[in-house]
Order: sequence, then structure tokens, then C-alpha cells
Amino acid sequence: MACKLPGNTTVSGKSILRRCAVMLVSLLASFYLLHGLTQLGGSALRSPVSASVSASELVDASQAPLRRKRVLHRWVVGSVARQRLDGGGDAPGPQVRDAALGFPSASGKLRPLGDGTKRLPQAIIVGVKKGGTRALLEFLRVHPDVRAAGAEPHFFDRFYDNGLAWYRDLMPKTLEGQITMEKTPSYFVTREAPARIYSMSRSTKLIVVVRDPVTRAISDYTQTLSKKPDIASFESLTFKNRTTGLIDTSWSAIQIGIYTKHLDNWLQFFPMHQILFVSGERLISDPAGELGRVQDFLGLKRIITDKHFYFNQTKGFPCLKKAEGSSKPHCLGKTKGRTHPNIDPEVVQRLRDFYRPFNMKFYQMTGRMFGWDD
Ligand SMILES: Nc1ncnc2c1ncn2[C@@H]1O[C@H](COP(=O)(O)OS(=O)(=O)O)[C@@H](OP(=O)(O)O)[C@H]1O
Repeated sequence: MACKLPGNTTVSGKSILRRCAVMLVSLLASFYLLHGLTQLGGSALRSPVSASVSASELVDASQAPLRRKRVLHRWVVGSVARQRLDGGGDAPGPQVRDAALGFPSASGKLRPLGDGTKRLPQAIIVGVKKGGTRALLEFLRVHPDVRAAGAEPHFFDRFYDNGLAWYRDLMPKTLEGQITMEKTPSYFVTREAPARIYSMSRSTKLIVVVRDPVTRAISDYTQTLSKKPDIASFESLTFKNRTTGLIDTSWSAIQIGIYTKHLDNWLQFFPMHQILFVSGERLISDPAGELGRVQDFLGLKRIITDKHFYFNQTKGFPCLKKAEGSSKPHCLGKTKGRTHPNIDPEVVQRLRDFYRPFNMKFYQMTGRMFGWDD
């Protein structure tokens, strides 16, 4: 059979069939290619970040400023979880379900979404007054896995009757994996504090910032003097009887520095390994070194390093290059690092002699030489 095409071309039936078959095959091939491209583009659009973000990158991202990190983590883990929930036919396991609801901490753990929950502290800086407790807490707060109450709650000494719910309410909200902390230096010398903290949680980690008891006493006195300029001199308050040289151990400025006496009280309830002693002197001369020990003790990743500090010549103390939630340098306020009055060197020597045996016992108990008697 033959037919006439426009332009007087004569085409046979066989030839038409051949042409139609070729057209069909190329049409099918185009469809196949188009389908492949759509699949590729579709999955890339569904998970723009998740496909390229590894667990270690998530951990690294946590070291960026907290707010930015949280937004990023919500987005990243949210999309990972969504992808798994959408794509897989299986019911999601607990990890995926958690991921759908949250984001990981610096340690890679998953956290619930939202602003978090107020929790009782898992670690408390219990002392000592004028040891450097504020500096330690301010430095620790830089860690993304630490949240701390701003003011001193004084729950275990002054406000115990208000109950644990009241205490918890003073705490900042935390996400799973973050540690709640507070500092109240007077706990260390409060007789009831160890039993009370133990009854809240026997696993509470305790931190004590200790400082040379003589300079601590002078610092304590300097604070009182700033509030009551009319008080008696340090020298006269130190002695029960200046002629006999008998020290007045009932004066709180003196008594607080007999660390072994107070420590004995804590050891009735807590084992030594649950108490960390931070050197107040080293906190000034090597803040990153002391912070390293504290982070280890709290089971935290060592994120706070010497890169976080600079020595402020005017202040005469180490300061933070960036405070928590800020990009500005931050030194402690003017009530921290006061100029001390000059004390009669004979009185200072008498106090050194008084504290020496207590210090020696303290070094023995803690296994650390603090160097106050060198
Ligand atoms: N980085 C930094 N900046 C300023 N001050 C610092 C710092 N590190 C430790 N210190 C020392 O902290 C002392 C105050 O201790 P506390 O914060 O424990 O005092 S308080 O008990 O809360 O009142 C305070 O005591 P004074 O020098 O006697 O004022 C400081 O010596």
C-alpha cells in the first residue's frame, strides 16, 4: 500500500509504521528522564539541610551563640525528624519522636522544644563567702549547658520553710541535658544545709570556692565596712583580748575560714568525691584552668577555655570577652575586687599562725595544696 503526502511525496505503509515506532520510543525516553529529574529535585527540596548535616556538625553548631544555635537546631533536627516521619512507613522510635519535638544539646542529646522547664538545681555553689563564687557562676553561665539563678536564693539557710516548689520557681527554665545551678555562699557555714540539700537530692553536686582564710576575712570585713563605715577596726574585732592575742573565733569573718570545721558537717551527708573545691586564687590567675576542672566535675564538655577570658588591667581581674547572651566584654561589678584596707602586719601574722593547722588539715582532707601557707 502507498499514500500521497503533501508535496507529492509518496510514502509506503511500512515506512510510516517505522517512523511512528521511533517517535514513541523517544517520547517514552523523555518521560523517563523527566521523571528521574523530578525525583532528584523533589528530595533535595524536601531536606535542604538534613542531608548535609552530620552529628558532629550539630555538636559544633552548639558552640555558636546559644540563641542562634537553638534556632538552627530546631530547624535542622525538625527537618531531619520530619523527613523520617514522612518517608518511613514504620512507627517512629523514641529518638525520632524526640527529634520531632526537639533539638540536641551541646553534648548531642535531644532536647524538647519550647522554653523548657524549671528544675531543682543539680549542682550548687555552696561557698565560701568572698571566695569568688560570683566570678565562678558568671563564668560557668557561658556554657550552653548551664543555666543559673541570677540572685542568691538563700533557700537552705533563710527560706527553707517556703518549700521546694518555691525554690524551684526561682530557677531558670532549662532544656533536657542542661544543668540548673545556683550559688549561695552562706550554705557552707549553715549547720542544717547539708541535711536539707541531701533530702532534696542526695546526688546534688557541691562546689566550694575557697580562698586564703586571712584575705577572705579581710575581704569580708571590707564588705561590712562599705555598708557600715562606723564599725570597729579589723584589728580590734579579730581579738577577744589583744594583750593575750586570743583570737575571737565567734566573729563570723574569722569563723568562716576554719574550712575543716564546716567541711566535717558536709561529710556527714556527702562523700568527698561529690564536692569540688575550687581555688579562689587560681580562679583569678588561671580562670580557664579552674573552669576546666569544674566542667569535668559537672560532666560537661570543655567549652569554656582561655579563649573566653582577657585580663582587664583597670579592673585588675580576668573578665569575659563575651558575657552570656551578649557579644560585649564583661567584668564583674564594682563590689567585686574592692581595695582592702591596710591591716597591721602583726595581726595578719597572728591570723596566719592561727589558721595554719586548720589549713594543713584541709589540704589533707581535700588532697589539694592551696598554697596559703607557703
Ligand atoms: N574575675 C573576677 N572579678 C572580680 N572579682 C573576682 C574575680 N575572680 C575572683 N574574684 C574575687 O571574688 C571576690 C568576691 O567573692 P564572692 O563573689 O564569693 O563574694 S560574695 O560572697 O558573693 O559576696 C572578690 O573579693 P574582693 O577582692 O575582696 O572584693 C574578688 O577577689
